[in-house]
Amino acid sequence: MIKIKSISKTFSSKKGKVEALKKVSLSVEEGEIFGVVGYSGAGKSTLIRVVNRLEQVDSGSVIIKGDNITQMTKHQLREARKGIGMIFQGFNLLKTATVYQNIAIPLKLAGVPDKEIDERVKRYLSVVGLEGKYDSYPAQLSGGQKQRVAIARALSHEPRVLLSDEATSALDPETTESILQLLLKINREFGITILLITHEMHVIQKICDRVAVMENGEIIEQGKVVELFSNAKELTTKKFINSLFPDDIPSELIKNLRATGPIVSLSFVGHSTGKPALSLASKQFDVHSNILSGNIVQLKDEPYGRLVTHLQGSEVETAKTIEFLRNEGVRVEEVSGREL
Ligand SMILES: Nc1ncnc2c1ncn2[C@@H]1O[C@H](COP(=O)(O)OP(=O)(O)OP(=O)(O)O)[C@@H](O)[C@H]1O
Repeated sequence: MIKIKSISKTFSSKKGKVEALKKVSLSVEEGEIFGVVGYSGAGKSTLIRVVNRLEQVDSGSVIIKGDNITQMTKHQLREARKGIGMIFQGFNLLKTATVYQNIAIPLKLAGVPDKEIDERVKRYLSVVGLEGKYDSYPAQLSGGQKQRVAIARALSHEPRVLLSDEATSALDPETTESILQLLLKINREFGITILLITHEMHVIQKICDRVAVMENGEIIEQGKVVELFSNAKELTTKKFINSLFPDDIPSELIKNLRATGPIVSLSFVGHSTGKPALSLASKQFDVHSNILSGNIVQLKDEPYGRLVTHLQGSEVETAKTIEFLRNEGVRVEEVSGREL
């Protein structure tokens, strides 16, 4: 659906040159929600802005449904952009226009007939749950309601693709949750492909099918969300995932416990989250487990859980326990205090 092929972009400023994107490639499949996560300055905004050519690339190409966006004339680009909606952290609403007009005006400019404009405004305001707000002005709305208007405006052009530039970053956790659920609904009901950028791992956790992690203008790791959660290779990816599993086990305690057996991190995916594997292991082997921290989060399609536990017992018995857990579908990693 979206193919980003080896794009590079360098900015020149007084302080010198910044390579914002270094030969970045990724491919978003039709109907999926693809998230790009990274810390500030990683290049995420630049990446999403080259997709609809708000930013020109120095080299490489962006192909959407077979059309090369990077090589289009202005007229072709205008047409192509009709199929690409975008929402922003700052909502970008017209302050002096009502909610209704915020959606109607861009439709009018796009040449949509008046009768259809009215139908679409009402239809998409209903999709985002703002039927009663036609005559309100943006200043009279909460942040979440403003983002809903922006989403309705994007949907009113009936795009195939929605680009989301930190759409929930200015919102409180509860409102964030409701906007994420709305994006999920849009994806499922209208089949719209979503490419989003975020610095918040829980956005990836909640709604994304696949994820790419960016650092210093490069994609350092990418894959299915569930696979990255259970098998991250890069330190930055691990840090993002660990942010969802906070624990502050005192290092002195870890040091003391490790003298009597390993401390292991157990990851459970999907059906294995429901199994009492650890208590079964404790019954079967001469090992006592002492849970130090634990949490289960809901990924888009399945739960993922993580437990950090101390296995107290002999080397032979703890090794048997670890093998048993692995056979039960649990991912087991021995951790040192530093990693925690
Ligand atoms: N117009 C510009 N002129 C000069 N440098 C820029 C410009 N836009 C971005 N950069 C630089 O390019 C790098 C990547 O910026 P970008 O905004 O894409 O990162 P980001 O991951 O989206 O971070 P943030 O979340 O803070 O926006 C940064 O070093 C930034 O300072």
